[in-house]
Amino acid sequence: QEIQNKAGGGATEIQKAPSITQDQLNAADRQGDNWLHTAGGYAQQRYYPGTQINTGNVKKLRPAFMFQTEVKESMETAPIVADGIMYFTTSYNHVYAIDAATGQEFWHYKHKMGPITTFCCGPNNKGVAIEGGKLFMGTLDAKLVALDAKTGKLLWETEIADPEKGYSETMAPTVVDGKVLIGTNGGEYGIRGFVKAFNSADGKLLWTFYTIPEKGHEGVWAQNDATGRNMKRDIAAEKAQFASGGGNFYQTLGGGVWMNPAVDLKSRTIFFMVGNPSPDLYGAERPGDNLYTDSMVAVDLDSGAYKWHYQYIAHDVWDLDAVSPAILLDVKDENGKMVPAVMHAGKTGHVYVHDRATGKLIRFSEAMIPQENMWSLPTAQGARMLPGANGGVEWSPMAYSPKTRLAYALNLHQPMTYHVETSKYPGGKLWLGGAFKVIEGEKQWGRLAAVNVDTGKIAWKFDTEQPLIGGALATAGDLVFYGEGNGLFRALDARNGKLLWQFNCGAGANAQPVSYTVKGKQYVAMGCGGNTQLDFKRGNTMVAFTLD
Ligand SMILES: O=C(O)c1cc(C(=O)O)c2c(n1)C(=O)C(=O)c1cc(C(=O)O)[nH]c1-2
Ligand SMILES: [Ca+2]
Repeated sequence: QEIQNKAGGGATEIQKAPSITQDQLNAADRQGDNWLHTAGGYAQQRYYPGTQINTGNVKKLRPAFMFQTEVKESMETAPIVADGIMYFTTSYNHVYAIDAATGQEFWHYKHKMGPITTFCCGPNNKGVAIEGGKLFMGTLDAKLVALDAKTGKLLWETEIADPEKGYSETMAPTVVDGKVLIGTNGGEYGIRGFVKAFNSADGKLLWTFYTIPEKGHEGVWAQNDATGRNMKRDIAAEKAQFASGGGNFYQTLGGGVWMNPAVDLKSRTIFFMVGNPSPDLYGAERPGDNLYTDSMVAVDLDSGAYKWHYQYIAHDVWDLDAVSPAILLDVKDENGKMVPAVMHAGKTGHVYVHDRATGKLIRFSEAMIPQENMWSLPTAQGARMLPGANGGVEWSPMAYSPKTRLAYALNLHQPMTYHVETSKYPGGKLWLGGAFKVIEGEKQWGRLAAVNVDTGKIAWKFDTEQPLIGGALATAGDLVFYGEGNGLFRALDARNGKLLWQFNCGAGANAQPVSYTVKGKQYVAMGCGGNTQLDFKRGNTMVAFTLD
């Protein structure tokens, strides 16, 4: 471990460390000073309740500071802000603590990376969690580290899983009631996915929920997807194969969980998305529904016990992870009654709204982007199907405004062909069982879709030149902030999608915007470092904006 303190000439220390209580974490999304969770609150709405920056004055938004990190690589981080201090991460697990109003650096932590890191889509990290005076981060070599928020010193470190077997961390953890919750990526490496809870005091493991049950992962042999379309499975052949070989491949069936869970404190339930089965495109040796891959899953916060699951795509052979994080909200059900719900935006291009207690699908939205040839099975030569393997909606967290009752989803349109090849488990190495390939010469583009959560109808669309990847932020000032790969960071009118403001950050604005207030002034911050998966221009800057 290495601590650096080189704040432009003189060392500046944090005078008073934040000491964030559980009450503050519980109420984080109802106050405007701090931004304490990467997704704003346990409901993960990415909704900022302050109105100082609004549709009337957003055109006067100007940079307050631009902070440049040492790491010029893909940036997906969602900063958190506690008592005027911003904490954020970069690729390769650096953490920075800076003054959230001035950009002055306090400290810089570099994780001492082990020799083995496996990650499919860039050396990314999506941020830290805070509790008391401690920060928590997952690393590319599958460790969980706890840092002192005042000094950046390492307090403890524990292994989440074996990196040699393809386990790795790109997600931010979530902390609640002394438990650090974290899943794993590795759906492209033949892992067995999980969510684990660690004691925030000492890093001891409290419970593990495996996303692949040892028995029963063959499921109900679903013929249709969540929207009722036939997935062209040869179920008789799958059943015969299951009968002869058994289901003993659960250890390598994938099902990563690589974005934060939502937490319902009342029912003490967490809701998370489970990614694709392994190998991605070659399904012949993993007969069955491959539960709980491509699903939303609800488990008990205190014990990790299973409550329910809902699978969108059984026996996926297109790498269509369920990943964009679950959001808690209330919606009108089929009878017009307001009920507690949980929603997810799929790589399929639909927003799915569920009953929070049972998982029952209340509705799914209109398709937000073009769909074609669903569900064409991959072939050796390549079968065209839209959306491509990045979505629809990638990991990109939606924002939801309880004022407009719209969910804001960043979509990609990336025509691809899906190719399959026979492939044996390579032991912790990349294991796709084929390839998905962008079709040369076909136009790619992006779309921010605003979906009415009570009807599933698209209220408005805002189309962009490039496919969209990164987070959205909605505010009570009726603004939606999001970024593009060309560097444009933009604010739209949340009610109608009108473009109100933009700033070119000079590198891909593909991280996750946040908002906060220091000394009475509201800021909006966005990491601009591009994206590896879509090869958007790399940079190394955290930009914060405020009104003059
Ligand atoms: O199944 C997995 O475990 C997993 C992990 C990740 C990741 O952690 O970056 C991605 C994917 N899958 C994936 O399918 C994908 O399209 C993707 C894009 C990105 C990115 O950072 O932009 N990560 C990932
Ligand atoms: Ca995946």
